[in-house]
Amino acid sequence: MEIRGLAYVVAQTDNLAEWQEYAEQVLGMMVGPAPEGGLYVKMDDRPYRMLVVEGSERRYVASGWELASEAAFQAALERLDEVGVGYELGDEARCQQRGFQAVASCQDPSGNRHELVWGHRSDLTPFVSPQGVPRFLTGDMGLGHTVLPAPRFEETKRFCQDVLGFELSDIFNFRPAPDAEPIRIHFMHCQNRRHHSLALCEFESQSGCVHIMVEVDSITEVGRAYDRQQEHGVPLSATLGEHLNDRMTSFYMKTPSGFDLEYGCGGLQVDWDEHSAFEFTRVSLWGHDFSVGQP
Ligand SMILES: Cc1ccc(O)c(O)c1CC[C@@H]1C(=O)CC[C@]2(C)C(=O)CC[C@@H]12
Ligand SMILES: [Fe+2]
Repeated sequence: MEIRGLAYVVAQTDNLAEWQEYAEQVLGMMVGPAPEGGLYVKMDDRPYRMLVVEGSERRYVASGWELASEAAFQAALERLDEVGVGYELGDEARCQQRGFQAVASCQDPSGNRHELVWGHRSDLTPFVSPQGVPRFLTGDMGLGHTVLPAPRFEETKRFCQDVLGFELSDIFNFRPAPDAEPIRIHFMHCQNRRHHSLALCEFESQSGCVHIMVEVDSITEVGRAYDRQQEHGVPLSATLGEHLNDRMTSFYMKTPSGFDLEYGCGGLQVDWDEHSAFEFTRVSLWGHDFSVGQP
């Protein structure tokens, strides 16, 4: 499958006004109404990169993966048929809300919802941040990355690689304590230079997502976002730090949908012909104290 990048994510909340304030005041993104209800959260010249819909539970709903063409989309559906994975084609209202020519929705073996889409619709309204964020790094690299729970790790990893076509970037065997059983976290890329667009974690997550990551173009903007997080009393999940594998300098905070958001800069842009997958043994070169987010 020729996935070009993470086109969008869908989140759910029982309080859209709270998400709007978080997106505008803390993330520095633009917010407007979505067709068929919900909020479009805009971070580049596309109409939206995060869709927030209303519902009783606060949770992550789906990841939107972009195929380059109608032919690539059809080939993707044929692949799903071939391996016997069921999917649902979006109706007119769904395509309208997602803003794509076609949407096919399926689930991986851990129950994460993946939407395959092609042909986004855009009037190229420029991104003008309410907080003066110059830009988010999106474009060919997609909106950022998403880290999903995969308690059925083996099958889910196989699904993401053999069906969705992701390739392994590198591996981390996380040990919560020195003598604890390692928890697998596998980082995967698709057809762009972002180090990973998807990572799978071998544990459950109440909200349906471990975190999503968005990237800005300077440490100044990460620092300014950190100030806004402090000012608005948003719960911090990890302190500032620099990851070993993708060299992202970032901090983590809660979103109103219960999963975390990593706000970073400086992520590697990889030439995959030059890359060799490896296992790394430390979360970060410095910082990223996740204990601040523990109850
Ligand atoms: C290890 C790593 C490298 C690059 C990333 O962009 C990235 O998000 C991570 C993984 C962070 C990972 C997490 O998100 C959930 C909490 C985890 C499992 C930890 O407690 C340590 C590593 C954490
Ligand atoms: Fe991350």
